[in-house]
Amino acid sequence: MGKSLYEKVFEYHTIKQLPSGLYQILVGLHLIHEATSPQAFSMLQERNLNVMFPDRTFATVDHIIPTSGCDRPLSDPLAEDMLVALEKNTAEYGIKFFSPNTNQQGIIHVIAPEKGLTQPGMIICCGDSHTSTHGAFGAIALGIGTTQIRDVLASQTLAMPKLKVRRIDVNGKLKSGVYAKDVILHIINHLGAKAGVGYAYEYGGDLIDNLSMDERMTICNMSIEGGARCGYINPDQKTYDYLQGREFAPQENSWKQAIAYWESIKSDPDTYYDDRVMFKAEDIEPMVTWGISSDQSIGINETIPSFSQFHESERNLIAEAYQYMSFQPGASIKGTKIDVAFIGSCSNGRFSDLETVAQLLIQNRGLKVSPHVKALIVPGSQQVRAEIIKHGYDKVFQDAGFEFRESGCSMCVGINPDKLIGNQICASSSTRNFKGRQGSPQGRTLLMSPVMVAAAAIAGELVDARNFWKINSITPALVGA
Ligand SMILES: CC(C)[C@H](C(=O)O)[C@@H](O)C(=O)O
Ligand code: SF4
Repeated sequence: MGKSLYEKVFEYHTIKQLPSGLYQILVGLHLIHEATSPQAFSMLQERNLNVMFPDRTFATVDHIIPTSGCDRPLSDPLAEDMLVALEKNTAEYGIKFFSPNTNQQGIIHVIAPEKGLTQPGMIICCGDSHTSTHGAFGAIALGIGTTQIRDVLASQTLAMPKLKVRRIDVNGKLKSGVYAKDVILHIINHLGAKAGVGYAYEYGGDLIDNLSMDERMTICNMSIEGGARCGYINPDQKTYDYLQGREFAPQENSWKQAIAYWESIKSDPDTYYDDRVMFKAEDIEPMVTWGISSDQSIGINETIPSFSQFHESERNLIAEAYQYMSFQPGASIKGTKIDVAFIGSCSNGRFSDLETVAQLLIQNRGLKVSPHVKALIVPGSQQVRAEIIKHGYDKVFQDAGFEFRESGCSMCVGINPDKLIGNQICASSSTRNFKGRQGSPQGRTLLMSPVMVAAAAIAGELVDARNFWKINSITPALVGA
């Protein structure tokens, strides 16, 4: 029996099995941000420990940063403290910090691939659950907690159990107007938000092979929302083409050697998987979450599911979801009035996501954000922002009534000034629809693709984006091309 990429990479990086039964794993790349690292550094200092490999550790500020400009001190004193701590810690230990002044800042999961830091066959860690994004490159990318950040800073190693591997195949062609975000929401809806516990998800099949790197990142990004510890896609020529020439990617002399390693860690054709599931791309519709968990989603033309459709064990959460969202079972999701529209996040804040929306707005010139909707477009990094401006798309967004902001996590998470108010409903391209996620304890989040968010922003309510744009020549193949 052959081995999966997960098994090979895990074995290459295992130092030893610990008495606890866990394995001590060597970490190749450690990413840090302001929200989860300050306490880890304090723990390091209490023990008088040093950072073992500062040149394998990279930092940015993303969660707390205001997207209307970064005047210091930040108006929120807690946010300012976090930023000061990150500045101090990175300076003291000699860690590279992509601060807003460098024009290289952004959401950590957007900038690391952009800079070629994320590479196949690596163990990548970050004190952030959406670290799974980096799996798109064939890396084993793990979100870790604060004590583990301390461990990785001090020893460049991590203690973890060996995971099972579930192979998820998606074959066929997506219908026009269906995107990577819909694919992953569909997968999570079918398998459940907790189905991945104890698993690494390996995505494959011809649909996945045909996706761009940006789209693959959207898929892997949400693995954690399906309960998986990480998600990955075997590297291929597309992966190598994306990486070649990027600042931290292997350069000329070592490039060939790197490719040989990357090819060697791919899952073998006769790999044994602990579980296998298959999906047909043609079955996937533009998806919208209607509840408070990532698996509570439906196709845009479907109705809110009734109580009886769920297993008894799920019914408490379902009742809670109806109540929190004020949705009635049997009601149509289409036509739901929205107050806010948010396009961005590490799930869908990359250049191709924003470009797709810009292209639709250009083709459908004259359409404007509905007067009762506040609509934000937030690039995932300063580099994405610069690219958007270079193409003149910032003007396109602004002319259509969208606010085009500075990069950051923004409204994906309510710990910066971009927050919902009261029980506002937000059409959002972000990662989570938990209660209170977007900064208001009663705020309501409906997750969907950026194209669906843009259509909702203009219509003022949820629509099937496929029939909304008068001219729609954007096909999934163009996204990220
Ligand atoms: C703040 C951080 C720890 C958190 C995470 O772990 O994912 C955030 O990024 C999120 O998306 O909820
Ligand atoms: S964009 Fe959202 S999901 Fe991604 S790291 Fe920031 S808060 Fe977490």
